[in-house]
Amino acid sequence: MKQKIVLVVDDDADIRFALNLLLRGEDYRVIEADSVKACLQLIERITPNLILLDLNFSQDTTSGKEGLKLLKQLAPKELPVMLMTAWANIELVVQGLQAGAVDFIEKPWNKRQLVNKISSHINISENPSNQDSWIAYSPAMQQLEMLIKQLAPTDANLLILGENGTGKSLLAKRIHAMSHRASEAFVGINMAAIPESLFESELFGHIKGAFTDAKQDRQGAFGRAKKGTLFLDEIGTLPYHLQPKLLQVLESGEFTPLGSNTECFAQSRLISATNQNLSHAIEQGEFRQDLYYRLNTFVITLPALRNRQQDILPLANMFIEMFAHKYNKSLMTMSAAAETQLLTHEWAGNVRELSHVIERAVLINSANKIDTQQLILEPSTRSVQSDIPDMTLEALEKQRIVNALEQHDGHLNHTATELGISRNALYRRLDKYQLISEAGEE
Ligand SMILES: Nc1ncnc2c1ncn2[C@@H]1O[C@H](COP(=O)(O)OP(=O)(O)OP(=O)(O)O)[C@@H](O)[C@H]1O
Repeated sequence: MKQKIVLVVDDDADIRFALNLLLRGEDYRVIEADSVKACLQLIERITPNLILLDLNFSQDTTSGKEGLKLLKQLAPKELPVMLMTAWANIELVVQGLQAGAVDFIEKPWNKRQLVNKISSHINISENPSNQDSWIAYSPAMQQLEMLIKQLAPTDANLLILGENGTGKSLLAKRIHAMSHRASEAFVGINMAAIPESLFESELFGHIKGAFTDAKQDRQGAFGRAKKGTLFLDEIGTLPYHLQPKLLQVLESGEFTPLGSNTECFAQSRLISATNQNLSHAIEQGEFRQDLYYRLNTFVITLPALRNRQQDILPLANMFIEMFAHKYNKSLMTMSAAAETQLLTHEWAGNVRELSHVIERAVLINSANKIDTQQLILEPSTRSVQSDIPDMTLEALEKQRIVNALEQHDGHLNHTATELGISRNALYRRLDKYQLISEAGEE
C-alpha cells in the first residue's frame, strides 16, 4: 500500500523531530515545514494526506493568528488539517475548527491518541461516503431526496443552490458517492479561495517553468479529478473575465495545463454550488449566461434550515454524538428548554451554525444534559417576525415603529430608512401614536 504522507508544520525543530520519529515508526512518510511560507511552497509540489499544524508560532505566540491565516489559505485544498496547541486555548481551537480544521491535539500529546486521530482522519477524508450522515426528515428534504436519487447516477452537470451552510458541499460528496464514479476521485475546490492569478493553474495545472514560481509540473483540479467528480464551490465568485476559460473547457471537453502544448480530456462530472442568485448576477452583467446554461443541466435547491423544522433536533443530536466522540466526552442529551430554543431560532447560518452551536455546547458542558446556558445563539437579524400576532393594523404599525426605534436607539433617520418611509412620514406617525418621547434627539 502506498505510504501516507503527513506534513508537520511547526517552527520548533525539536517538535518536528519528535513527530517525525513517532510517525515514521507508524509507517507514515513525514515531511516538515518550519514556517507558513515553507508549508505553502511544499503543498504546491506534494499533496499530503494530512497536515499537522501548530497554531502557536513563536512570532505570535498568544493569538495564533498566523496559524489561523494559514488554515484559511489551505481551505481550497480540502486537505484534513489537525491543529496542535501548546496549551488549552479553547477560543483559539474553536476558531481553528470553524476555519476548517478537522480536529486538535494538545502539546504534549499522548502518542497513541495522536496516531489514532491521524489514521482516522486520513480514512474519513479518503472516503466521502463515510462522512457525517445525511439528515433529511423534513418534507422539503424528502422531496429533494427523490430528485437526488434520480440525478446522482446520471452524468448531468448539477448546480446546487442554497444559503450558506445548508449542506451544499456535503450534498455534492453524497451525490458523488451515489454515482457510478464513486470509486474515482472527488475533487472539491472553493472558487472564492483561489487568487485570480492562480485560477488557471489551480483548475488546469501547469508545467515546470510556465511562470516564475512554477518550479515543478503540477496537476490542476480537472487533472486530479480524472473520471471522478469535480466540485466547484462558490462558483458565483468566479470573476467575469475568467468565466470564458471555464466555459471553453466545458464546451470542448478539453483543457491545457499552463505552459503546455498538449490538450487533456476533461472526463470528470461537474457539480457546482453557489449561495448567490445567479439569475440576478446575469441581469447585472456579472455572470455569463452561456456558462450558467452549461453548469445547470439540473438545479437542486437546498432549503434553509428554518424551513426544515423536522430536521433541527435530529441534526442537533447527530452533532452531539459526533462532537462528544471527537472530544472524548460522554454522550449528552438536551433539556426540553434547550430543544425549544433550537426549534425557534432563526438559523441564518443554517446547518453549519447549528453544528457550531452544538460543538461549543459540548465543549463547555460538564454535565450530561445540555441546557439553554450552554447554547450561545446569534441574536435574530430579522426585523419582522413571520408569526404576526392578531392585532389591528394600527396597533401592528405602532409596534413595528417602537421596535425599529429601539433597534436604532431613537435615531430618526435610521428608523425611517429601516421602515422604508421618509423622515416626515415617520414624524407624523410618531405624533399620531404619541411616541415623540421615545425618539431620541439627533
Ligand atoms: N442534511 C445534513 N445532514 C447532516 N449534516 C449536514 C447536513 N447538511 C449540512 N450538514 C453539515 O453542516 C455543515 C455545513 O455543510 P456544508 O459545508 O456542506 O454547507 P454549504 O452549503 O456547502 O456551506 P457554504 O455555502 O458556506 O459553502 C457541515 O458540517 C455538514 O456536514
